[in-house]
Amino acid sequence: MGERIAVLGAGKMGEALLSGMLRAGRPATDLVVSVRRAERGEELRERYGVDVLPLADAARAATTLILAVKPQDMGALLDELAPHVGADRLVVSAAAGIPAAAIERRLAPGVAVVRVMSNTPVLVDEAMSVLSAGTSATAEHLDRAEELFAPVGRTLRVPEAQQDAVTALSGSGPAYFFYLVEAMTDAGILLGLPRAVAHDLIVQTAVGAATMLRDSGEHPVKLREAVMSPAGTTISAIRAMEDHGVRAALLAALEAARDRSRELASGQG
Ligand SMILES: NC(=O)C1=CN([C@@H]2O[C@H](COP(=O)(O)OP(=O)(O)OC[C@H]3O[C@@H](n4cnc5c(N)ncnc54)[C@H](O)[C@@H]3O)[C@@H](O)[C@H]2O)C=CC1
Ligand SMILES: O=C(O)[C@@H]1CCC=N1
Repeated sequence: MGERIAVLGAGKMGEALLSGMLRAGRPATDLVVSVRRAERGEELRERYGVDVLPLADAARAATTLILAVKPQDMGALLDELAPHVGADRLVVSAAAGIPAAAIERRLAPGVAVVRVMSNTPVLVDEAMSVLSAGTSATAEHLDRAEELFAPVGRTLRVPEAQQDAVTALSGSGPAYFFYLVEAMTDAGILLGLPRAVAHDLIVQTAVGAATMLRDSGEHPVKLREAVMSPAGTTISAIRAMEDHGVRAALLAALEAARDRSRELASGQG
């Protein structure tokens, strides 16, 4: 059997991965999807030309299974899936919080599990996808899992113990930047700019700053220092941020996200 990939659960992440694999040149005939609602299945079949199959059939048809359901739905998915997953399958979990061992326990002994934390920039081929091997996954399994994510952005391997922190940083990270853009656009309104102008200024500034961060190789402090003139505007803003505890708020926020990822380990709540 050639490499056929099943995406089990095709919501935001599942569909983003599916579209990314197709953009990367994988033929639609190599991809299978399983969803809960028939209309959603029809939509995906029409949009991408992929096969939409019941869970058991998808699991039997594919060599690699990508689990892209919410952590809270993972238990039910694995219960339904387990009888159809042979020991030769590679299972790639995209779920936050769920340890690879929790998935291994519910599947046949020896099934290879790789845990991946990606993020929504999959949609624009700028994802950060971070992989960890479960106990039965070999280097070859990690390579295979990495090949799925490499075309849609950067990949990195970490020990699984770091995955809750990774989830807090890069998994949830896009939302923090969107939130900042929203808040800075509001600030533009406060300063009297039309919303559309404020939005465009902030988005282009975010793109410019992100590109400098990625391409210059400079430390962010150096980049910030180059913006801050003595007794100028920027240091006035930075002092206000320090007064309002923005740095402390970020430390607390990411700690909260990490803790929530740990709580999701049980797949409940
Ligand atoms: N949205 C994000 O930014 C990120 C999400 N993740 C993880 O990806 C996973 C999916 O998240 P989203 O796509 O945001 O959620 P979502 O709610 O958009 O998608 C989940 C999909 O799974 C389907 N589903 C549930 N049980 C199913 C079953 N038994 N069989 C078939 N389909 C089933 C649901 O109908 C839904 O369409 C989660 O575990 C989340 O932690 C990871 C990184 C980023
Ligand atoms: O908010 C969440 O739980 C998921 C995991 C990382 C990003 N979104």
